[in-house]
Amino acid sequence: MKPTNTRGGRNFRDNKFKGQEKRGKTKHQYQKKKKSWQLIDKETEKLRESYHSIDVSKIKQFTDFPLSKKTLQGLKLSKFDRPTEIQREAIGLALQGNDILGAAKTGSGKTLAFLLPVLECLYHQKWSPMDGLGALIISPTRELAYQTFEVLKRVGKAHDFSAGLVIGGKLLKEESTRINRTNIVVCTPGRLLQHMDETINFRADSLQILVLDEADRILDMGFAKEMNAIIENLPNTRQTLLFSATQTKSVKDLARLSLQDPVYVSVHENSEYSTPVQLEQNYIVCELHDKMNMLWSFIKNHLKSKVLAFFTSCKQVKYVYEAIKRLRPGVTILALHGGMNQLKRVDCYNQFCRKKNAILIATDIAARGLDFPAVNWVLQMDCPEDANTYIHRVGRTARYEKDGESLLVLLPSEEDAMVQLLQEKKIPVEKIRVNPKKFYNMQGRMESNLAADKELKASAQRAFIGYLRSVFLMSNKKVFDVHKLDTDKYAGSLGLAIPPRVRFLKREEKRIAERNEIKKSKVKNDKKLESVDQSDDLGRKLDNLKSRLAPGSDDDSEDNSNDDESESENDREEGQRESENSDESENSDNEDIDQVYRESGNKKGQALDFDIEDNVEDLFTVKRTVLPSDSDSDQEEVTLTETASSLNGDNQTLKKKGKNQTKAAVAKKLLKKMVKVNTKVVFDEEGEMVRDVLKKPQAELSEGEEGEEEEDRGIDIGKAKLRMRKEDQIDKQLYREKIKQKHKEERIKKKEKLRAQKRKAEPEVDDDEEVEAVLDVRGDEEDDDPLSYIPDPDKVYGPEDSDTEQGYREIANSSDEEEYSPQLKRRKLKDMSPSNSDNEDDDISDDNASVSDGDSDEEDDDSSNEDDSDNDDDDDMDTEHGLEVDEAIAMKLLTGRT
Ligand SMILES: Nc1ncnc2c1ncn2[C@@H]1O[C@H](COP(=O)(O)OP(=O)(O)OP(=O)(O)O)[C@@H](O)[C@H]1O
Repeated sequence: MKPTNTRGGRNFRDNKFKGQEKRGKTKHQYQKKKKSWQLIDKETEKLRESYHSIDVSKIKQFTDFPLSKKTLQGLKLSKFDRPTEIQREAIGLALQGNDILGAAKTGSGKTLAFLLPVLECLYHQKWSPMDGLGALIISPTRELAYQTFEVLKRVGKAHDFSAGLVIGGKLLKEESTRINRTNIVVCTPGRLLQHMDETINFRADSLQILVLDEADRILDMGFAKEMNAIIENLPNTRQTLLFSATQTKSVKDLARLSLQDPVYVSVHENSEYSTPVQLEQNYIVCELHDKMNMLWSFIKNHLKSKVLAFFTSCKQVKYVYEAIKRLRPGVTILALHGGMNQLKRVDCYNQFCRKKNAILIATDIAARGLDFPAVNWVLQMDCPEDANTYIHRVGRTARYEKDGESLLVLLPSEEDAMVQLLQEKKIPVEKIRVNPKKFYNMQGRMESNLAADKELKASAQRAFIGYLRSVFLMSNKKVFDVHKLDTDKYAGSLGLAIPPRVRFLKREEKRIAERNEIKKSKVKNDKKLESVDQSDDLGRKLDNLKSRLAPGSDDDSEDNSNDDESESENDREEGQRESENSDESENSDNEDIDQVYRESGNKKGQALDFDIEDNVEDLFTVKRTVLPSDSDSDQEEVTLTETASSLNGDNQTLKKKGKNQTKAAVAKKLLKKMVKVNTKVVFDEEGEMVRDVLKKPQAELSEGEEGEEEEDRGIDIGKAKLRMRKEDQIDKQLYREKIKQKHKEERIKKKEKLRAQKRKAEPEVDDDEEVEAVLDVRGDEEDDDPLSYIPDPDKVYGPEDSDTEQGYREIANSSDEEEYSPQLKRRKLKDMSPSNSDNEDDDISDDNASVSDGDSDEEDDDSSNEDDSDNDDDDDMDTEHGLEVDEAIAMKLLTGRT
């Protein structure tokens, strides 16, 4: 198997441009090729003869199938020896040329069941790059297409076909030059259709075999438009293979594909369960506001596992990923959703494949077909749309003879209906309870993270709306009822102190109610329609909307030409949830038409200030920051729009109902509410927070710089207090250490005195022994020193002068206010130093000088050298009183001085 650009390109050029002198060589090559074709003819003839005598019961190895040597070679290289059940059943039938509807449990090897017939089909036709497109494999997501392409490359390695991966997120132009020479195209529907529409030389009329992987998904409403258009471009004479763990049998769907007497191959139809037997499935019931804590507790209890956690919407995945990552759970966190660019998606996919322990937070784009190795757990944080989605999600674990576990998190309002759905689908799922001892609450931490990071807060708000909208849009209202959700508590659980306004809900409800009314009185409605036609303005708006809704409209083609990167294209292409944007926009547009009708009915002949664009926007855009008014004007609301949330921004559009507000007034309000403004957080490609290179981290700032920085962005009292408290702790530690040191020295001196007295009494004692004894005592003391972990004060503040100790005593007696002012303390210390100079910088340089001049006697005498417990100064200070008496005297002296 060769990528299109190399093999195909070379052959094409060889034939066209080679000079006269090379013709002989070309002829020779042709004869060689002819010979090999004759050999292939013989081989294929023999193989074809044995197709009709395939006995499935006798097939134990792949070699038992009448497969070409090249295919068997590829299988051997990929270490596939024995076919799985679906492969045994389906391959023979497909080789015989049947259309197949293949159904088998997740992870049972359906990919090879269609790839081998594809390779054999083209091999038997002696397909070459010059023949163009021979096989088309369509997958619902880019990741699945990528994965299938990788398997194809491995098992088709010995073949000479050209193959190409045609998915969004790559350069269309580059693909266009190669696609016409590609024999096997693995693609997603949106991108394929784009080539069919825009690539001039792309032809599919000689297609031999079409494969729809995850057929039910590809044929459902999400891809209906693309698939109908694609199928129109394909010849009817092709062979068609459809595979899925939840195979569609819908006659309507299959009629669109014009299948010819399809054979239904369902190897697990009669099995007791529709999910793998080695999969252990449980569910818990959990309140919506406990979900984040649930996830956190799960992660903390499964740090050594590979976990795939599903959420409903992209926005939730984005937020949960960011929020969890910042809490540093102690395991790799990854995210996969349709809003990511292609490179990141592939990178995330590969990373999760490689990792032994990791948590992948994903939308349903990871639900189907993906073969991540050795996933231990599938966690469904949000209830799946239906039982089929459940089957595909849990199918990411317990694949091909491996074990796995799954946990479904249900809300009390979802439990009964969902469990019933699962039972009907033969899914064995057991209810379990959370162990309260292992349930951790991290809401407070999330709240403080959100308070410190405006972007994270905005992300939480989007996640909040995203979830509610997805629940609202679910078709099964028995399971999903948005009105049963406690949205305030849910917002709190995401770390949001103020729940964002959910305006779309009210508006949608209103619209639905109004639409129902309209349906009731059909005659009245017709009159409204007439009046719509009469209104020029409305007519224009209607035309606009209609043209946007019409398939193949300008807007559509614009989307398509946008190199598959537009969100709606992404969303159509990805899993069910993520196709919502396009579906939603269609819905919303329909709603808008309804509303235009309604408005026209209500305000006959009047000019309407109803703005369609605005309305569409409103439904899908969350106003980021909604600040409730303060106590004196409870009825008023200040809304900062997304672009205007920064008080420094020039484009501020601060709105206040009633009267205009000055910036100062708004700023005051924000300060009152402790809202932090103007904090810019930049993230790198990996999603890591990047420190502003121009700003030093707090620890590196000198006093002056710190002040400057605070001046720049206003005083952050909270931070300042925290910093002061930290410094105060260091001061206290240093003081304690000094006292400890003093006590130690006191004890040593006492012991020495005792020994000296003993020596006088017993002069024959050996001197060496005495020194040893002293050393022993000191060694023990040092080992037991409980403060040995305390940082070297010289490293924290720089070396201190000899009066430091006195300074600390004074600080110990100072007022509370002084206690919280380490800078003040330090200044006092310096003032009290005999070597004090007016210039602080001089002090610093003096200190440095004494450090560098390590050999000087002066330094030896320096009492700040704390390692030197035997220094002379201390001896001088010995008053021969007890320590407590000494301290009392010192205190008296100090108090007298101040
Ligand atoms: N004959 C085989 N021998 C050994 N391993 C196999 C064989 N066939 C498939 N596998 C392995 O089984 C795993 C699942 O295969 P595959 O992805 O084709 O399953 P699937 O049925 O398509 O699953 P899903 O329904 O989730 O898409 C893969 O890791 C694949 O390498």
